[in-house]
Amino acid sequence: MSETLGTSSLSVLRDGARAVRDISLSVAAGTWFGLIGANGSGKTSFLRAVAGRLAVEGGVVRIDGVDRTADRAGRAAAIGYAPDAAMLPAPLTARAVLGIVAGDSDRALAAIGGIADALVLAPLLDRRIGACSAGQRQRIAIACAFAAGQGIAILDEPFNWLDPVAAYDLRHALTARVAAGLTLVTALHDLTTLSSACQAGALLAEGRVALALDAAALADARTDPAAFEAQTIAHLRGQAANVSIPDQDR
Ligand SMILES: Nc1ncnc2c1ncn2[C@@H]1O[C@H](COP(=O)(O)OP(=O)(O)OP(=O)(O)O)[C@@H](O)[C@H]1O
Repeated sequence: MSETLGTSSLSVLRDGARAVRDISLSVAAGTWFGLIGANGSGKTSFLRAVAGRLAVEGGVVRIDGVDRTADRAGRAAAIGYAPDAAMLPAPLTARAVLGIVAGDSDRALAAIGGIADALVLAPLLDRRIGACSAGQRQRIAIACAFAAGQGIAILDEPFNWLDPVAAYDLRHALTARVAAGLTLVTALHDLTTLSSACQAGALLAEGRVALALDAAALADARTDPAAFEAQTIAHLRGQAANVSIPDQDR
């Protein structure tokens, strides 16, 4: 399967400290790639840098096989990205925000399509974001990633704050969108979604890929979810026990 999104030796600084170190990943076209890892392991920093929302320190970001590292604005335009729900502008309505993202709110809603139903977006559209709950803001933030209709979307922990029905419906809507050709990358803290919905993934630790999860590994995980959970938790505990930040990376 051809690569849609890829990185080679990507590194990212946060406040002068190296948060992402030498990450090389390849995401195949029309697949869902899941990133897991401990809090602070670099998932958000990696995803934001790939999506052009954060500067890259070194390495390469490719889209459709083309080196787009120097074209941060181009990456931001090519990749749908859900903003931090807490940073959505409180005085605006969801409809206004989606209109800003896509240039036109009707076009935005057409592009979001069935994902709007999973998010039960309609009752939120004309409410001030400042009057929405945390989960409702999260629904609006996720919708933003689809409003401009890109073929690549990056979602950072999309299931945070969602109630069980919304999480279930969103997982199915994302799976359907991937089956229709979307290339999706998400950070996840939920091993069930990783094993049941993703075609590939990786476990990050201290800003590096500690474990690559290919299609065969995730197929095994689906066969024996309890064993996958036990192995992954053990891996994460092992990584957490080994955490150290060398002075030269500060
Ligand atoms: N705004 C920031 N300013 C400075 N350092 C930051 C900032 N955000 C994150 N970091 C640092 O970058 C490193 C990676 O953090 P990052 O947010 O990428 O991790 P994460 O894996 O997404 O964590 P979580 O699971 O908690 O969301 C951490 O050491 C963190 O302290």
